[in-house]
Amino acid sequence: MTAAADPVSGVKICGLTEPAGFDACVEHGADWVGFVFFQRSPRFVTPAQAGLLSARTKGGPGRVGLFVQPDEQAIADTLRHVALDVLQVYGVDDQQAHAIAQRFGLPVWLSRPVATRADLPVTTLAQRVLVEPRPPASATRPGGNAQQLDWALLAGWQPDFRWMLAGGLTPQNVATAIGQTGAPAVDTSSGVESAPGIKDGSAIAAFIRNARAALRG
Ligand SMILES: O=C(O)c1ccccc1N[C@@H]1O[C@H](COP(=O)(O)O)[C@@H](O)[C@H]1O
Repeated sequence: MTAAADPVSGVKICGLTEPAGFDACVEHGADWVGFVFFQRSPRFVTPAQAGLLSARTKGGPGRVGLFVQPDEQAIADTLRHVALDVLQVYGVDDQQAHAIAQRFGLPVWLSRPVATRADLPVTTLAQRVLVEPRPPASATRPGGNAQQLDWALLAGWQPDFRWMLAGGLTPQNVATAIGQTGAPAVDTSSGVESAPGIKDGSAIAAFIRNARAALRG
């Protein structure tokens, strides 16, 4: 992926598992689609399944692979089945994110769980920071929980690195979220589903439409 293909601003739909959802993202012009390589997620896909989905079209959205506490071998094995443009990582620190980007020559988006304003990063070695709510201790996964961040925590936060807002975003609230936080890019998963792991094409269309209008501001 070139710098131009990893734009500062855009809309990501995460957790694609089936052709109809993937095709809706292509049709409605998502900037990125995400594949979840985390087995404890209802959106888990194998690398081979992601490869088949991705092959449904040439070009289109950037392909983002989501990994939780990955070792480099797992990423390398995945890349044998599906060409990813971005690696989205959870449970690693800034130095590890940097090492992964160097090893694979791909942009790395680093998830930073936020519960208080003190959790907002001031620097990063990653190519982008994903600002998400800190999940409750009882959660079985670090994201994809339809949990909304307290957007007021981000008031006046203007980092000099790329970032993206995620967590509980829906077609109904995404414009307000962008307006309140100034997010240049947004990501959703649960908010455009008809059931866990199954995307709703009309919700995807509405999310992208509403997010784009707000990003244009
Ligand atoms: O979607 C998942 O199942 C998932 C699993 C493990 C880590 C992250 C996951 N999803 C990411 O979480 C955020 C917010 O999701 P939601 O909109 O609140 O459902 C998003 O970045 C997904 O990419």
